[in-house]
Amino acid sequence: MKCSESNIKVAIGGFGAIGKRVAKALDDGLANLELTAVSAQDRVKAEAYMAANFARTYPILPLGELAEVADVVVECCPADYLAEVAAPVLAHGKTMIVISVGALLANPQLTSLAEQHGGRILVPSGALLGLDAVQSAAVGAIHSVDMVTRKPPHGLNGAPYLAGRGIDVAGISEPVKLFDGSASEAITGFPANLNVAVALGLAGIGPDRTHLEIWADPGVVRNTHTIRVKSDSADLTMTIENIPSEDNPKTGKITPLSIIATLKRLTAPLVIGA
Ligand SMILES: NC(=O)C1=CN([C@@H]2O[C@H](COP(=O)(O)OP(=O)(O)OC[C@H]3O[C@@H](n4cnc5c(N)ncnc54)[C@H](O)[C@@H]3O)[C@@H](O)[C@H]2O)C=CC1
Ligand SMILES: O=C([O-])CC(=O)C(=O)O
Repeated sequence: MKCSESNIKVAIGGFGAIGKRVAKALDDGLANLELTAVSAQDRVKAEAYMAANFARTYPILPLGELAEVADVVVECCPADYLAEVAAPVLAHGKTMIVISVGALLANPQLTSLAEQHGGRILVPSGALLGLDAVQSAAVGAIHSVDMVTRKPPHGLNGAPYLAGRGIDVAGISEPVKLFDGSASEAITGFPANLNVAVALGLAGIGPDRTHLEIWADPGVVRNTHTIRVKSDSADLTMTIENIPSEDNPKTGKITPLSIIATLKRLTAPLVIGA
């Protein structure tokens, strides 16, 4: 794509299902945005992937160095690394796009850093829907937010909540309710599976007051989230059924697309949504 001094420089922290898709969109060309670097755990694999799939290759830097080469850094790595990538970006007053949004709850210092230095944290809708309407309703009074999540049993593999309780959902033949509680409790037990519940909480009445049920359901092939909101301006009922991405079946295909849409909003002359 055309590079110029006025382009917004974008770096991507994490080169998995989400990072590769976002990088590909930037490599193909997004108006006034320029990819300057990526972070990857396996440099050799990442270089081979870029050589085979991209028009250009890009520098591969450690997470903590992305802030030096970008105005906007997109986090799409495991949640444990959020602070490593985000702190230098925010300390330089730059913009962080955060997809492991659940990890913001364990890292409140990041929001403080953004406040102190004029940085910004943008949280895309990710694998969820309706965050625009929930934020609008939250300007008035929201009475309740409830979400029911159904996932194919294999989509919950590796969740500490299951391992800690010795729960094995691999062979179930009927839906099983695994969790009933708040979004903030859920993210500690399902850190790679329920970022969406925290995003909903932050958009609305907070993760502590956002009620969530999680079901392992052998009858679904898509991660399915149904949200019900009651408020003094509107009642909302919304469902999303996410097609799993090929690279990581836990991650809905729409997730990187929501990041690309967020990047486009940075420079678009016409911006839709609250
Ligand atoms: N907000 C939302 O709606 C959603 C959020 N997510 C979250 O997004 C994040 C990324 O998801 P995916 O791309 O599907 O995961 P993934 O596992 O496919 O990719 C993560 C990549 O980060 C790399 N990585 C690990 N440690 C690293 C390090 N120290 N430096 C550089 N790279 C490193 C891994 O090698 C891997 O390639 C996860 O935290 C996931 O839970 C996923 C789906 C929806
Ligand atoms: O794809 C989904 O259903 C949601 C997800 O993984 C997450 O929130 O981390």
